[in-house]
Amino acid sequence: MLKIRNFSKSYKGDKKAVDQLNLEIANGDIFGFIGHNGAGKTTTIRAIAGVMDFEEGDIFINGVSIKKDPVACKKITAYIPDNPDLYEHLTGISYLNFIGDIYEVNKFDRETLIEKYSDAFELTSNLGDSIASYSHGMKQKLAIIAALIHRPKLLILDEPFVGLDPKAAHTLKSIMSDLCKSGSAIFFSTHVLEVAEKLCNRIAIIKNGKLIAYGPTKEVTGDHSLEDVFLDLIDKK
Ligand SMILES: Nc1ncnc2c1ncn2[C@@H]1O[C@H](COP(=O)(O)OP(=O)(O)OP(=O)(O)O)[C@@H](O)[C@H]1O
Repeated sequence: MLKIRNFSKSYKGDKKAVDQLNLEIANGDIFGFIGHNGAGKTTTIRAIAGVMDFEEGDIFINGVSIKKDPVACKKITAYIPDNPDLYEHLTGISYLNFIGDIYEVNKFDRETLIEKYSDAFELTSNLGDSIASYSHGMKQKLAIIAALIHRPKLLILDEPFVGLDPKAAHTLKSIMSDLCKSGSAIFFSTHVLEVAEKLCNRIAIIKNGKLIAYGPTKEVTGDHSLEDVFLDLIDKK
Protein backbone atom coordinates (compact mmCIF):
# COMPACT_ATOMS: atom_id res chain seq x y z
CA MET A 1 0.00 0.00 0.00
CA LEU A 2 2.82 2.41 0.87
CA LYS A 3 6.38 2.30 -0.43
CA ILE A 4 8.96 4.91 0.50
CA ARG A 5 12.06 4.76 -1.70
CA ASN A 6 15.28 6.65 -0.88
CA PHE A 7 13.32 9.58 0.48
CA SER A 8 15.43 12.54 1.65
CA LYS A 9 14.42 16.05 2.65
CA SER A 10 16.46 19.11 3.60
CA TYR A 11 14.96 22.40 4.71
CA LYS A 12 16.60 25.46 3.17
CA GLY A 13 19.77 23.56 2.25
CA ASP A 14 20.50 22.63 5.85
CA LYS A 15 21.51 19.12 6.83
CA LYS A 16 19.04 16.42 5.90
CA ALA A 17 15.97 16.21 8.16
CA VAL A 18 15.34 12.76 6.61
CA ASP A 19 18.14 10.87 4.90
CA GLN A 20 17.60 8.01 2.41
CA LEU A 21 14.51 6.54 4.06
CA ASN A 22 13.12 3.23 2.77
CA LEU A 23 9.92 1.75 4.19
CA GLU A 24 7.13 -0.56 3.08
CA ILE A 25 3.68 -0.91 4.55
CA ALA A 26 1.23 -3.58 3.41
CA ASN A 27 -2.56 -3.68 3.49
CA GLY A 28 -3.68 -4.60 7.00
CA ASP A 29 -0.54 -3.23 8.69
CA ILE A 30 -0.67 -0.90 11.67
CA PHE A 31 2.74 0.70 11.42
CA GLY A 32 4.19 2.76 14.27
CA PHE A 33 6.83 5.40 13.53
CA ILE A 34 8.91 6.26 16.57
CA GLY A 35 11.72 8.71 17.20
CA HIS A 36 13.00 11.49 19.44
CA ASN A 37 11.93 15.13 18.99
CA GLY A 38 13.25 16.40 15.68
CA ALA A 39 14.02 12.88 14.38
CA GLY A 40 12.13 13.41 11.10
CA LYS A 41 8.71 11.84 11.73
CA THR A 42 6.51 14.80 10.79
CA THR A 43 8.71 15.54 7.77
CA THR A 44 8.16 11.97 6.52
CA ILE A 45 4.44 12.05 7.27
CA ARG A 46 3.93 15.36 5.44
CA ALA A 47 5.70 13.97 2.38
CA ILE A 48 3.52 10.84 2.37
CA ALA A 49 0.39 12.98 2.74
CA GLY A 50 1.45 15.04 -0.28
CA VAL A 51 1.52 18.36 1.57
CA MET A 52 5.28 18.92 1.29
CA ASP A 53 7.60 18.87 -1.73
CA PHE A 54 10.78 16.84 -1.66
CA GLU A 55 13.70 16.54 -4.01
CA GLU A 56 15.15 13.08 -3.46
CA GLY A 57 13.47 9.69 -3.72
CA ASP A 58 9.82 8.84 -4.28
CA ILE A 59 6.76 7.70 -2.35
CA PHE A 60 4.23 5.30 -3.86
CA ILE A 61 0.69 4.83 -2.58
CA ASN A 62 -1.02 1.78 -4.04
CA GLY A 63 1.69 1.80 -6.73
CA VAL A 64 1.14 5.46 -7.70
CA SER A 65 3.87 8.09 -7.20
CA ILE A 66 2.81 10.97 -4.95
CA LYS A 67 5.01 13.20 -7.12
CA LYS A 68 3.45 12.12 -10.43
CA ASP A 69 -0.22 11.83 -9.44
CA PRO A 70 -0.87 13.43 -6.03
CA VAL A 71 -4.64 13.58 -6.56
CA ALA A 72 -4.94 9.81 -7.18
CA CYS A 73 -2.90 9.21 -4.01
CA LYS A 74 -4.91 11.67 -1.92
CA LYS A 75 -8.23 10.13 -3.02
CA ILE A 76 -7.45 6.94 -1.10
CA THR A 77 -5.53 8.54 1.76
CA ALA A 78 -6.54 10.38 4.90
CA TYR A 79 -4.07 12.50 6.84
CA ILE A 80 -4.61 13.75 10.36
CA PRO A 81 -1.90 16.23 11.38
CA ASP A 82 -0.84 16.63 15.01
CA ASN A 83 -2.65 19.95 15.20
CA PRO A 84 -5.54 19.85 12.73
CA ASP A 85 -6.38 23.19 11.17
CA LEU A 86 -10.15 23.14 10.66
CA TYR A 87 -12.51 25.75 9.25
CA GLU A 88 -13.52 27.36 12.54
CA HIS A 89 -16.51 29.25 11.13
CA LEU A 90 -18.22 26.00 10.05
CA THR A 91 -20.29 23.78 12.31
CA GLY A 92 -19.02 20.24 12.91
CA ILE A 93 -21.67 18.73 10.63
CA SER A 94 -21.05 21.21 7.81
CA TYR A 95 -17.35 20.42 7.98
CA LEU A 96 -18.07 16.66 7.77
CA ASN A 97 -20.39 17.23 4.81
CA PHE A 98 -17.76 19.41 3.14
CA ILE A 99 -15.22 16.58 3.45
CA GLY A 100 -17.89 14.10 2.28
CA ASP A 101 -18.44 16.26 -0.83
CA ILE A 102 -14.72 16.49 -1.62
CA TYR A 103 -14.33 12.71 -1.41
CA GLU A 104 -17.68 12.08 -3.14
CA VAL A 105 -19.06 9.96 -0.30
CA ASN A 106 -22.63 8.90 -1.12
CA LYS A 107 -25.53 9.98 1.11
CA PHE A 108 -26.10 6.58 2.73
CA ASP A 109 -22.43 5.96 3.61
CA ARG A 110 -22.01 9.53 4.76
CA GLU A 111 -24.97 9.45 7.14
CA THR A 112 -24.15 5.98 8.42
CA LEU A 113 -20.47 6.69 9.05
CA ILE A 114 -21.01 10.17 10.53
CA GLU A 115 -23.49 8.66 12.99
CA LYS A 116 -21.27 5.67 13.78
CA TYR A 117 -18.07 7.63 14.44
CA SER A 118 -19.69 10.68 16.06
CA ASP A 119 -21.45 8.38 18.51
CA ALA A 120 -18.23 6.45 19.14
CA PHE A 121 -16.39 9.70 19.98
CA GLU A 122 -19.39 11.16 21.86
CA LEU A 123 -19.48 14.20 19.58
CA THR A 124 -22.99 13.78 18.11
CA SER A 125 -24.63 16.41 20.31
CA ASN A 126 -21.94 18.97 19.38
CA LEU A 127 -22.09 18.57 15.61
CA GLY A 128 -24.47 21.55 15.25
CA ASP A 129 -22.06 23.85 17.10
CA SER A 130 -19.43 25.99 15.44
CA ILE A 131 -15.94 24.48 15.39
CA ALA A 132 -14.61 27.68 16.99
CA SER A 133 -16.41 26.62 20.18
CA TYR A 134 -14.76 23.17 20.28
CA SER A 135 -11.99 22.23 22.71
CA HIS A 136 -8.67 20.98 21.30
CA GLY A 137 -9.73 17.34 21.87
CA MET A 138 -13.11 17.89 20.22
CA LYS A 139 -11.40 19.36 17.15
CA GLN A 140 -9.14 16.36 17.05
CA LYS A 141 -12.13 14.00 17.24
CA LEU A 142 -13.82 15.89 14.39
CA ALA A 143 -10.68 15.61 12.25
CA ILE A 144 -10.59 11.86 12.93
CA ILE A 145 -14.27 11.42 12.02
CA ALA A 146 -13.73 13.44 8.82
CA ALA A 147 -10.82 11.17 7.92
CA LEU A 148 -12.86 8.02 8.51
CA ILE A 149 -16.01 8.87 6.58
CA HIS A 150 -14.35 8.32 3.21
CA ARG A 151 -12.99 4.87 4.20
CA PRO A 152 -9.32 5.60 3.44
CA LYS A 153 -7.15 2.77 2.18
CA LEU A 154 -4.22 4.48 3.89
CA LEU A 155 -4.65 6.42 7.12
CA ILE A 156 -1.75 8.61 8.20
CA LEU A 157 -1.77 10.09 11.68
CA ASP A 158 0.77 12.34 13.38
CA GLU A 159 0.71 11.86 17.16
CA PRO A 160 -3.00 10.90 17.18
CA PHE A 161 -3.31 10.22 20.91
CA VAL A 162 -2.07 13.60 22.16
CA GLY A 163 -5.01 15.60 23.50
CA LEU A 164 -7.52 12.74 23.44
CA ASP A 165 -9.07 11.69 26.75
CA PRO A 166 -8.52 8.04 27.77
CA LYS A 167 -11.91 6.90 26.49
CA ALA A 168 -11.44 8.59 23.11
CA ALA A 169 -7.92 7.14 22.86
CA HIS A 170 -9.36 3.68 23.53
CA THR A 171 -12.07 4.24 20.90
CA LEU A 172 -9.47 5.36 18.35
CA LYS A 173 -7.32 2.27 19.02
CA SER A 174 -10.25 -0.07 18.37
CA ILE A 175 -11.25 1.84 15.23
CA MET A 176 -7.65 1.59 13.99
CA SER A 177 -7.65 -2.17 14.58
CA ASP A 178 -10.99 -2.60 12.80
CA LEU A 179 -9.85 -0.50 9.84
CA CYS A 180 -6.77 -2.68 9.38
CA LYS A 181 -8.82 -5.87 9.69
CA SER A 182 -10.91 -4.56 6.79
CA GLY A 183 -7.73 -4.28 4.67
CA SER A 184 -6.66 -0.64 5.08
CA ALA A 185 -3.18 0.30 6.24
CA ILE A 186 -2.27 2.76 9.00
CA PHE A 187 0.95 4.70 9.44
CA PHE A 188 1.25 6.78 12.60
CA SER A 189 3.85 8.50 14.70
CA THR A 190 3.80 8.36 18.46
CA HIS A 191 5.87 8.96 21.54
CA VAL A 192 3.65 6.59 23.54
CA LEU A 193 5.72 3.45 23.26
CA GLU A 194 3.29 1.22 25.19
CA VAL A 195 0.59 2.02 22.63
CA ALA A 196 2.93 1.35 19.70
CA GLU A 197 4.02 -1.94 21.23
CA LYS A 198 0.46 -3.16 21.81
CA LEU A 199 -1.18 -1.81 18.67
CA CYS A 200 1.38 -2.10 15.88
CA ASN A 201 2.33 -5.25 14.01
CA ARG A 202 5.29 -3.35 12.51
CA ILE A 203 7.40 -0.46 13.72
CA ALA A 204 10.29 1.71 12.66
CA ILE A 205 12.59 3.80 14.82
CA ILE A 206 14.14 6.91 13.26
CA LYS A 207 17.06 8.85 14.68
CA ASN A 208 18.48 12.04 13.15
CA GLY A 209 16.65 11.30 9.88
CA LYS A 210 17.89 7.72 9.51
CA LEU A 211 16.18 4.43 10.28
CA ILE A 212 17.87 2.55 13.12
CA ALA A 213 15.31 -0.26 13.51
CA TYR A 214 12.55 -1.55 11.27
CA GLY A 215 10.40 -4.67 11.08
CA PRO A 216 7.72 -6.73 12.82
CA THR A 217 7.26 -5.38 16.37
CA LYS A 218 8.12 -8.73 17.95
CA GLU A 219 11.35 -8.98 15.95
CA VAL A 220 12.41 -5.45 16.86
CA THR A 221 11.71 -5.87 20.58
CA GLY A 222 12.74 -9.52 21.05
CA ASP A 223 12.55 -10.32 24.79
CA HIS A 224 12.60 -6.67 25.82
CA SER A 225 10.05 -3.89 26.05
CA LEU A 226 9.90 -1.39 23.20
CA GLU A 227 10.90 1.31 25.68
CA ASP A 228 14.11 -0.57 26.61
CA VAL A 229 14.94 -1.21 22.95
CA PHE A 230 14.25 2.41 22.03
CA LEU A 231 16.37 3.88 24.84
CA ASP A 232 19.18 1.47 24.11
CA LEU A 233 19.22 2.20 20.36
CA ILE A 234 18.89 5.96 20.78
CA ASP A 235 21.87 6.05 23.14
CA LYS A 236 24.04 3.73 21.08
CA LYS A 237 23.74 4.52 17.42
N1 LIG B 1 9.70 24.03 8.34
C1 LIG B 1 10.94 23.70 8.75
N2 LIG B 1 12.00 24.50 8.47
C2 LIG B 1 13.27 24.18 8.86
N3 LIG B 1 13.57 23.04 9.53
C3 LIG B 1 12.55 22.22 9.83
C4 LIG B 1 11.19 22.49 9.47
N4 LIG B 1 10.40 21.48 9.91
C5 LIG B 1 11.22 20.61 10.53
N5 LIG B 1 12.51 21.04 10.49
C6 LIG B 1 13.68 20.35 11.03
O1 LIG B 1 13.69 19.03 10.50
C7 LIG B 1 14.08 18.09 11.51
C8 LIG B 1 12.97 17.03 11.65
O2 LIG B 1 11.80 17.67 12.14
P1 LIG B 1 10.41 16.88 12.27
O3 LIG B 1 9.34 17.89 12.56
O4 LIG B 1 10.23 16.02 11.09
O5 LIG B 1 10.69 15.98 13.56
P2 LIG B 1 9.71 15.04 14.42
O6 LIG B 1 10.37 13.70 14.50
O7 LIG B 1 8.34 15.09 13.90
O8 LIG B 1 9.80 15.74 15.85
P3 LIG B 1 8.72 15.86 17.07
O9 LIG B 1 8.69 14.52 17.75
O10 LIG B 1 9.33 16.92 17.94
O11 LIG B 1 7.40 16.27 16.47
C9 LIG B 1 14.34 18.89 12.79
O12 LIG B 1 15.73 19.13 12.86
C10 LIG B 1 13.60 20.19 12.55
O13 LIG B 1 14.24 21.27 13.18
